[in-house]
Amino acid sequence: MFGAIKNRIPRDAGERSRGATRPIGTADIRSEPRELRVEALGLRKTYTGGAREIHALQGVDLHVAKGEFVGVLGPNGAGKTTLIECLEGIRRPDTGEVRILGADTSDAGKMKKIRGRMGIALQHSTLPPRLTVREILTLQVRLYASQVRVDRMIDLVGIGDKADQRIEHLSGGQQQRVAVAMALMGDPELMFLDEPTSQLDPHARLALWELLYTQRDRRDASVVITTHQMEEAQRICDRVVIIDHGRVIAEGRPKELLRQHFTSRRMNFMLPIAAALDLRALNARSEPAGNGMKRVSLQTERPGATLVELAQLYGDSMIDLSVEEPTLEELFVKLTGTALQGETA
Ligand SMILES: Nc1ncnc2c1ncn2[C@@H]1O[C@H](COP(=O)(O)OP(=O)(O)OP(=O)(O)O)[C@@H](O)[C@H]1O
Repeated sequence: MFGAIKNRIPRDAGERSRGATRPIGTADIRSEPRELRVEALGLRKTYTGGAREIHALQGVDLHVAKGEFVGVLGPNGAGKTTLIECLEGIRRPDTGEVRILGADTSDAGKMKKIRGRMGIALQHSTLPPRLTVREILTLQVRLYASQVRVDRMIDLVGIGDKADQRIEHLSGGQQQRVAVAMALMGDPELMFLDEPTSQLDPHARLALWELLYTQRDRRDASVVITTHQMEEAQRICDRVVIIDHGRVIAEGRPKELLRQHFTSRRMNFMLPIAAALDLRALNARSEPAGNGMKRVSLQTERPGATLVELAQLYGDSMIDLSVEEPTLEELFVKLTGTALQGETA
């Protein structure tokens, strides 16, 4: 696991967000009072050379403010890696502009100047297999002329016992931690992390988010991550940008997005089989649940009022009441008609 860090992750990070939900646009950028660390407009990228052209990005706009934690979500092949690589400046879009930390990513001179202020963890680890963890991070410290201590960082990412192991002898998850450590070595103001938790166990994931929150709080760092893990993003990101087939299909704070798209809530509870129930009036369905009980499920636009009504009708006999909150996963299905697990064609 990552080093011991106090658990501070809020149940819904969007609650304490400094992020906004308005869509990007040139006018918005100009009138935006907060410092923008990432400004991308009209990004298009088409891969050619194979049997067919692949339109990986089809006009994506994205902005990230100082201190904001933004999650780029979408299914396999949606264009997340292409997008984050364009934002990092390591891939050129066919059209569109990207500015990070005020530098145009097509300007090599300006990019060189800001390199030390950003940290990148690529999706597919390209770490030199024969170097040890300590050697790689020491190299990184020199490159960034950083004050961060190598041993402390190795401990923070929870691989203190692997410091003198070669990369080739580490598991996928351990290599992922080294990649994150490399991104943090320069004490960055802006971090790009492509699927940083895909090979981590739940405990290590939590510790990684803690580490990123610490960096955010200490440096007002902005963080851009890509992930398939909608549930995780819902909890940890100030703002999510959901992409599909190279287009942004939804953007905003998780809670606000869900509020906008889902006006009703599902309520579930159990009643004795014998209890009279007007299914149509309640917009409910029921099924036997064993032990003389039936499971009732209903959809309501007014959960508070419905709860009062139910308490009046069945107060004595109703048990196991729960109200389901909608999820980003459900939002994705609603917007695209497909489950997130499916590949983008
Ligand atoms: N170098 C490349 N050459 C040709 N096609 C590519 C290249 N890189 C990506 N693609 C294609 O572009 C599309 C978007 O790929 P990308 O890796 O950006 O998606 P992704 O959302 O990051 O997917 P995943 O979640 O699987 O990592 C996919 O159809 C992919 O096959």
